[in-house]
Amino acid sequence: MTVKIGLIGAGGMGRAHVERIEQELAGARVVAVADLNLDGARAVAEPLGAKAYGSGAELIADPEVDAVIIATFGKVHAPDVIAAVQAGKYVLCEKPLATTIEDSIAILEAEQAAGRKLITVGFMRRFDQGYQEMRKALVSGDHGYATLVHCRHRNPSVPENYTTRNMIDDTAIHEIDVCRYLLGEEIVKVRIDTPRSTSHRFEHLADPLVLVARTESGVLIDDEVNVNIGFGYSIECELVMEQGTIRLGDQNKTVVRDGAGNRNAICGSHIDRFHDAFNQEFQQWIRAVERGEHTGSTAWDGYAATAVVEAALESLDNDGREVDVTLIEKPAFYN
Ligand SMILES: NC(=O)C1=CN([C@@H]2O[C@H](COP(=O)(O)OP(=O)(O)OC[C@H]3O[C@@H](n4cnc5c(N)ncnc54)[C@H](O)[C@@H]3O)[C@@H](O)[C@H]2O)C=CC1
Ligand SMILES: O=C1[C@@H](O)[C@H](O)[C@@H](O)[C@H](O)[C@H]1O
Repeated sequence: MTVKIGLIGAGGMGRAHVERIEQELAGARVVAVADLNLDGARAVAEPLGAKAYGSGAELIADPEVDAVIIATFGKVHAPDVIAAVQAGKYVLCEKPLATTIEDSIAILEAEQAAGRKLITVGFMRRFDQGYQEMRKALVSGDHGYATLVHCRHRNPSVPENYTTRNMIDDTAIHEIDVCRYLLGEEIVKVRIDTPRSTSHRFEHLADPLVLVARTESGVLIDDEVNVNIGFGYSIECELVMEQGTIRLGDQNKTVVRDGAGNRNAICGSHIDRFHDAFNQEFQQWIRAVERGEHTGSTAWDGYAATAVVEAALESLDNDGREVDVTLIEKPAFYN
């Protein structure tokens, strides 16, 4: 079977996902593209011989579309996710699942009403080999349990319309999810520390900042979010265990050794750094859709991440005071 995919949102990520489906992955083709900017949808659809729509609703209603990818802005994800689920279609929604608790809960309710897990959230780091090996090493128990997680999320630069809030809801949300994935538990408290800002930033940004979180069992997570670091796209993670540490490996597999020393190249963007993870995420999703099964992170993961983001934003608005993360009771559906 070839899974017939509809893409909503023909921007940077949407186009990158079309390219991987058409050129690198097996088992699917893109049959429809929707964007509020209809010309943008046409530009992506026409070379594929796909249909173009001006809204997600039209695309979801197209009977030829088996499954939906949503790559629009986070704050407009919810209506399309809910419509796809109500139409009984699998949906892979880019992070964040939603930007408010209310929207996230409406999504959880719609999926439970549909009676089966149809939603995957685009937390692609769960498919990165390095993070997967870290999790395996942690779960083995060989080094005892984790006490601390040190994370660094460094981007070369950001555009002027990117805000300090985006450092949390757009950027740190990846560590929020991947720490939940690694540790297998919820984050219960969070605060935002704001050190001296870099001069290499737009004036309105508090860059860098540090998100400090605590999990149910007391593991302390610190995440340095530093979005004008200049030299490249650099993601680091270290689990401090009772007896040893487990560290995410270097991004590149080749080391150059010469008169200048030992070095490896630094990636330039998330597309580059997580190329293999994105491909794994989408290939496994396509195979799962074929089998009629769910894969990857669930709508609950999307909701829990949004709840931590909301508490972190409250901390940011309140001089960095620690804020409790309050979750609804987890429905048995998501166990
Ligand atoms: N997993 C990752 O590492 C990354 C994920 N993302 C996520 O991907 C999503 C898209 O981001 P980008 O592609 O960078 O944004 P973008 O701005 O390049 O593209 C968004 C597109 O969605 C369209 N759009 C907006 N609202 C719409 C609606 N209601 N219906 C139909 N089309 C609509 C816009 O016209 C635009 O073409 C976001 O959720 C973002 O957080 C973005 C970058 C990396
Ligand atoms: O999701 C992403 C972007 O939206 C975000 O703006 C970047 O900071 C992240 O590194 C990238 O993975």
